[in-house]
This record gives sequence, C-alpha cells and structure tokens, in this order.
Amino acid sequence: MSDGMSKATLPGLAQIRDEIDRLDADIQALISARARCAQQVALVKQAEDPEATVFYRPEREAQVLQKVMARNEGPLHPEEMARLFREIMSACLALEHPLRIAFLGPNGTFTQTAALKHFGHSVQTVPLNTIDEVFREVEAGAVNYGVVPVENTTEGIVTHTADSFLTSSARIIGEVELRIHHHLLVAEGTRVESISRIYSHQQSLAQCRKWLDAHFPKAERVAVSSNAEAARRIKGEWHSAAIAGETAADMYGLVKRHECIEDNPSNTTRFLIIGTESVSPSGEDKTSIVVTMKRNQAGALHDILAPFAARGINLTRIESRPSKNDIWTYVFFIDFEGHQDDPRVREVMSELDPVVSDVKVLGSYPRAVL
Ligand SMILES: O=C(O)C(=O)C[C@]1(C(=O)O)C=C[C@@H](O)C=C1
Repeated sequence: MSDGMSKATLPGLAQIRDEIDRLDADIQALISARARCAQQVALVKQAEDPEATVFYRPEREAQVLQKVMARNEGPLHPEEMARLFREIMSACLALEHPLRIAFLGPNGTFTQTAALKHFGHSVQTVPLNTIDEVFREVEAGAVNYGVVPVENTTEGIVTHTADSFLTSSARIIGEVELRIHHHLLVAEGTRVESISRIYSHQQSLAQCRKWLDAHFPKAERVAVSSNAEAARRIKGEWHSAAIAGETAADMYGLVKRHECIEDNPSNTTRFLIIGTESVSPSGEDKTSIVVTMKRNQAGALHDILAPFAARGINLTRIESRPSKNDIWTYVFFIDFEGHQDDPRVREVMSELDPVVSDVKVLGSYPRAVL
C-alpha cells in the first residue's frame, strides 16, 4: 500500500464497498445537478441567438478540462480524470443538442477514434468515404462538425486535407492528437506461416515498413482505402492479414497476432475538427493560416516569417504546397500560438497583407488538451 496503510488498519471489504456506494450516490447526484445546469445554459444560448444557436463551445470545454487536470491530486492520472470529465461534458452537451460528427470512414478508423476522443461518446459519428465529402457535408450543414487527419509524425502532411482548405469555406475549430498503434490482425484460425498478403492503408504500410521487411519480407503488401477496410477484407481470407488498430480488430472480431508493430514508438497523428463557426479565445490557442506568395518574390519566406519573429510568436508548423491556381507559385500553411483576436496576432496579419498575394485565416482554436 503506497500510503502506508497496513493490512491490520484496513477496513473490511463490505465496509469499503458501503463507502463506494455512498460516494457513487453523491457523484450521481452531482452529475445530475451539472446536467440540469447544461439544460439551463441551452435555454440561455437559445434566447441569445434563436436563429443560429451554437451549443458546442470548444473554448469552454478546453478550459473545463484544463481546470480538471490542474486541480487533480491523484491517485488517478490527470489525463484519466480529464477523460472522465470529457464523457460527462459530452453527455451534458447531448442533452442541450445532440451532435452529428462526420469523419473519414468507414467505422473503425483511427479518425473515428479521434472524433470520439475529442467529442466524447455521446455524439453520433457519421462515416464518409472521402476527405472531400467530410468538407462538403460540413459546409452544407448536413452535419455539425467533421474530423479529418492532417499530419503524422512519421509520414508528414496529409496533402488532401491541406489542399481542401484552399477551396473550402470550412474553418478549423479544434485539433486532436492520437498515438497510433498498429497491430497485425488475422481471422481466427489463420496460421502465420500461411500469410502471403497484407492489407492496410498506404500510410500504415509505410509506418510499419521496417517491421514488415523483417517479419514478412515475401508477403504482398496491398494498399486499400482505410485500415478498417483492410480488417473487413480479411474476414474470409485465411492466407491474408491486415494492419489496423484496436477498434477495427474489435469491430471485425479479429485476432491480434503481433501488437504495436509501428516502426516509430511515438507514432502520432494529428486530426483537425472542422466547422462553420469561429471560436472565442480559450487562453491557450493556436491559429492556422494559409499564405499565397507573390510570384518570383525575392526573400518572400523571410518577409512572411519576420513579423512573427519580431513579436516572439511561436510557429508550430510551416508547410509549403503548390498553389492550384498558377504554375510555380506556392502557398504556405502556417500554424502558430495565439488567437486571431490577440492584438499581437492582429499586428502580424496586417504586416503580412502587403507582402503576400493572399492570406486566409483557417481558424483559431484551443490547443489539444488530451
Ligand atoms: O458552458 C457551456 O456553454 C455549456 O454548454 C456547458 C458545457 C459543459 O458541459 O460544461 C457543455 C457543452 C459546451 O460545449 C461547453 C460546456
């Protein structure tokens, strides 16, 4: 016992369980009281803006989770405690207004896991076939928000997501990071010696390249549209395996033959939450912009970065992509710390204006808490 309680001073099992029952009743009453507060909040929000009531408030949710973690005294880990509150808030928000969240499907993808990590389990997740469709459904208002992958620590930027922002009116309203663990999955009864084909998404095959070279050098690697699709395919193929995550394994009733086979143990993917509203400052925010350079402009990158450096604003990502409009012109995707309403950020934006051909704010949003 870590707190020095010896066996002799421990209360009996029945007594401890009585105490747990009492605490559970208290916790339950408090959660119900909290849920009633959320119902009142919903009425206030509706009264303030009856035409376009915005129930989901990412900045407030981030603050609630930050407070939970800051005041946590153990023995539960701060992130574990925040995850519990994540679910309580998710249930409270569902009472106010149930959310529909589109994600890059099918069911069982890492993107769905990211969506549930961000919004909690009281939302309805809607699988869509492509990143384009997620953007379209969000813009059309057919769903409340969307979740798309944007970068991976091993494989870099998800170009399709980045390029979608060039033409879409959707805004970034949040981010979520997920540690990606890949497993080699087989159908019940498949013998490892008989595996001649391995299905997965192209990015996952790349993230497990060294492991595959070492363990299955002869197996054919087949890229499919998602890890969940790979898992679905091997259900009836006794000579095949799939590389996918925990959720897909559970969903399709597969056996994990080898666990955590990713080459980089800190393999992490960052996802963006997209919507149509702008988010108020939370105090711990990031802003994403896309800057179109002028053609053949000497020192262009320096001109873009100098205003940030002058104000000590930390850049968290900078990525260049070909602009879709003109050959040999480029756009820069830049993420930095701060909110677009911060005076320092406003100054940077007004300094950028004359030195670039275009600058578009994709959104300011709370830094990922979990
Ligand atoms: O504070 C609010 O605006 C609420 O609606 C309450 C609450 C919560 O449960 O704490 C629920 C949903 C919002 O996204 C943010 C917070």
